[in-house]
Amino acid sequence: MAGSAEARKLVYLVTGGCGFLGEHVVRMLLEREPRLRELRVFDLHLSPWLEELKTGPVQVTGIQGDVSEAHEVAAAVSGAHVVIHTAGLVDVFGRASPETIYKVNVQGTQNVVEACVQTGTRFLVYTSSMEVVGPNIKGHPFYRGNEDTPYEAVHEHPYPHSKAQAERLVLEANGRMVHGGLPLVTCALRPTGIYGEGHQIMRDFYHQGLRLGGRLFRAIPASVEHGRVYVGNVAWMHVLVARELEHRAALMGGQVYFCYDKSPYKSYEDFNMEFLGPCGLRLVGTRPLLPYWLLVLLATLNALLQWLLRPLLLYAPLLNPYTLVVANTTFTVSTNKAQRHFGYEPLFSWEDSRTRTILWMQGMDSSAQ
Ligand SMILES: NC(=O)C1=CN([C@@H]2O[C@H](COP(=O)(O)OP(=O)(O)OC[C@H]3O[C@@H](n4cnc5c(N)ncnc54)[C@H](O)[C@@H]3O)[C@@H](O)[C@H]2O)C=CC1
Ligand SMILES: C[C@H](CCCC(C)(C)O)[C@H]1CC[C@H]2[C@@H]3[C@H](O)CC4=CC(=O)CC[C@]4(C)[C@H]3CC[C@]12C
Repeated sequence: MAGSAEARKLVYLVTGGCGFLGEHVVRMLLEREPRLRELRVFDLHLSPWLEELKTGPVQVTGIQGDVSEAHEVAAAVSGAHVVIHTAGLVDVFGRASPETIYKVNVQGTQNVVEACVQTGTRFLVYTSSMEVVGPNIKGHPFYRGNEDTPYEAVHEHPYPHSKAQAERLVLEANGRMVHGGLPLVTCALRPTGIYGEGHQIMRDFYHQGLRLGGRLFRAIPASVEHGRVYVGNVAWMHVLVARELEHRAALMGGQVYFCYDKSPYKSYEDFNMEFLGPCGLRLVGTRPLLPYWLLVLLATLNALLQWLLRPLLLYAPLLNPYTLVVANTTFTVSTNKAQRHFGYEPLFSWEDSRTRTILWMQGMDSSAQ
């Protein structure tokens, strides 16, 4: 979408703009935000593809920095009209220490909020997660719930705990006076499990399947539904929210929105097979091949091994007590709050989302294991 030079006046900052979701947000902004003049992409590691984006009408500025460093964040935020804060440490496998997760996810978010207040940036969109709600460690199902559905959110794992704390910081900051005397307007988006081009865990499952001779073995009952949403639609929601916060501040400020689209309700594994199947993999078993108690035992063993081996090496398998509960607990969303509040409709149909993800997977080098 082309915008005339006069209409281009806004400066956006996307933190974590080189990550899986961040890249889609960056590209979506360039395609669908005609008022954009400058797009700042802030990340710990800047990706080479940023260079290609620098030839268009929008000034794209890569900023290598760390959200947990307040002065780096303040320098990046200064002069931005809107901040989309997607940067985060996504780790449910024990790769990073809890301290590091809190430093990036909580302190980093606090730094973003304070930078907005100090420098006069009025609009802040935070990428939260379904994980701030659940699944909880008790395995309570959340079946087609919405933003108002009561649920006992109990967080013991550092990742969801940090996301919940960060989300609270962002929402509590709504209405604070920023430099210049106007109120800060914030809101949080809660994606369910995101999938699509660039999804690392999908890549991992694909390579695991290839190593196992084109097979994956069912571990989760097909009846357990897991919420999923296409990355392009999550990015589109961010773009729309960022745009509409200014016009609908009273309605949207301080609100949370689940990210949703028309992706079908399925188990985590059956959903993945929508893409892995056309890439030649097969899911073996109509029921889990191992009984649940054995998976719990294996998950516990993995956690123990991780702890024992930590001084020597990093052992971080996909299966641990937390991921087992998350994958084994129904958690699905059914809501139209985003449609009611800011006119969101998914940009990509389920068929498009599926095709795009399959094409990306088929284009991956299968030897790059
Ligand atoms: N992947 C998923 O299924 C879901 C992700 N989310 C949230 O979406 C956001 C993006 O997640 P993904 O794209 O999946 O993860 P990702 O790991 O691909 O992207 C995160 C980006 O943040 C950057 N980053 C990490 N630490 C940083 C730091 N200290 N300073 C600056 N940049 C830093 C990373 O370099 C990376 O580019 C996160 O906030 C995550 O909590 C929410 C729900 C589901
Ligand atoms: C890795 C898990 C699946 C493996 C299960 C096993 C070992 C039995 O085969 C993934 C199952 C559910 C995923 C999480 C979920 O989609 C919600 C998420 C939201 C986020 O904000 C970050 C990512 C994640 C925690 C996601 C991580 C992988 C799973 C636990």
